[in-house]
Amino acid sequence: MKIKHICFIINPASGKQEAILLFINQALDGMGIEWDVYLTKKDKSIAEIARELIGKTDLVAVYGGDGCVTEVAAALHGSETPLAIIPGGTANVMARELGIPLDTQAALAVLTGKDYEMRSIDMGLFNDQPFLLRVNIGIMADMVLQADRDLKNSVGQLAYGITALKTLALAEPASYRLEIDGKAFQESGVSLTVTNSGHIGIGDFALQPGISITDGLLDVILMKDASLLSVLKVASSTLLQNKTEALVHWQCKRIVINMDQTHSLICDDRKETARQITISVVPASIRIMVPKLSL
Ligand SMILES: Nc1ncnc2c1ncn2[C@@H]1O[C@H](COP(=O)(O)OP(=O)(O)OP(=O)(O)O)[C@@H](O)[C@H]1O
Repeated sequence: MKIKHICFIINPASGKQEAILLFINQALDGMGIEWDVYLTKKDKSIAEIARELIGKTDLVAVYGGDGCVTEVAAALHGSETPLAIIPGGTANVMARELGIPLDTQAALAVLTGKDYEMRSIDMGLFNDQPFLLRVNIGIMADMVLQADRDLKNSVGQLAYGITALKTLALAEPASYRLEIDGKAFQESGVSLTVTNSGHIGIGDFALQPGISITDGLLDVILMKDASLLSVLKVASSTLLQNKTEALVHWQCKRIVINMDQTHSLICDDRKETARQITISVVPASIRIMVPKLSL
């Protein structure tokens, strides 16, 4: 399908500082593509605007970090209106996952070129709310919760490393009653992640090998303890992309998590609190524009 109209949703405060409107204007000049721009606002959801765009444009293109991308994806979930990602954030996990160029002008060139395809990507439901990337409980959630905007603006991705060191030092295991595709498990751990996407936003590294955003499955990863040895094992398995006994890894379509008390957690970029959660996968529930052969 020829793209004739694009709606850009731009976070003017995201990680990169560059002349995005100039880049868009240059990329689309003479291409016969009409375009409109919507700006995000601090602490205000863009979901309603994104939902109103369904069926009214050929493509919704988000320039921002994973916070904006996941919010717009959740709004478009289940529709035929495709999403494009122009990575403008700090970690850009989703762009890395999908092989979308991290350079802004190169990502815009995907929109205007011929070498793209619309890939159908899985999403998850967290207690019926759609999410794109993952749900984190425990130290991974604390790390994201503490890496605030000011820290990310001043030191970029190092913000996550700094807060990781702080949260590891304070890590206490929690107990989890899990029901994974109907099978019961009693576990304890310092971090529980239910993920749709493998990438962690650092280079091309994935959390664990074998995680796919198009396999119709969620990956559940439990880190049992935060001892120095376990942390080193996890770091080395991420670097070498092999399995480690420091992590327990399941794949499933649905998981119910029961906790002894209410916990803070992160679902994509949203902060939540919960004691019982049901998470399920919705296979092929959003179409994303990607460079050909990127998955
Ligand atoms: N106009 C704005 N001014 C200030 N902050 C904004 C504005 N629009 C959105 N935000 C804030 O930006 C955050 C989302 O940022 P986004 O995910 O795009 O980038 P990021 O944080 O750099 O990326 P990453 O998640 O990859 O680290 C939200 O906290 C939102 O409130």
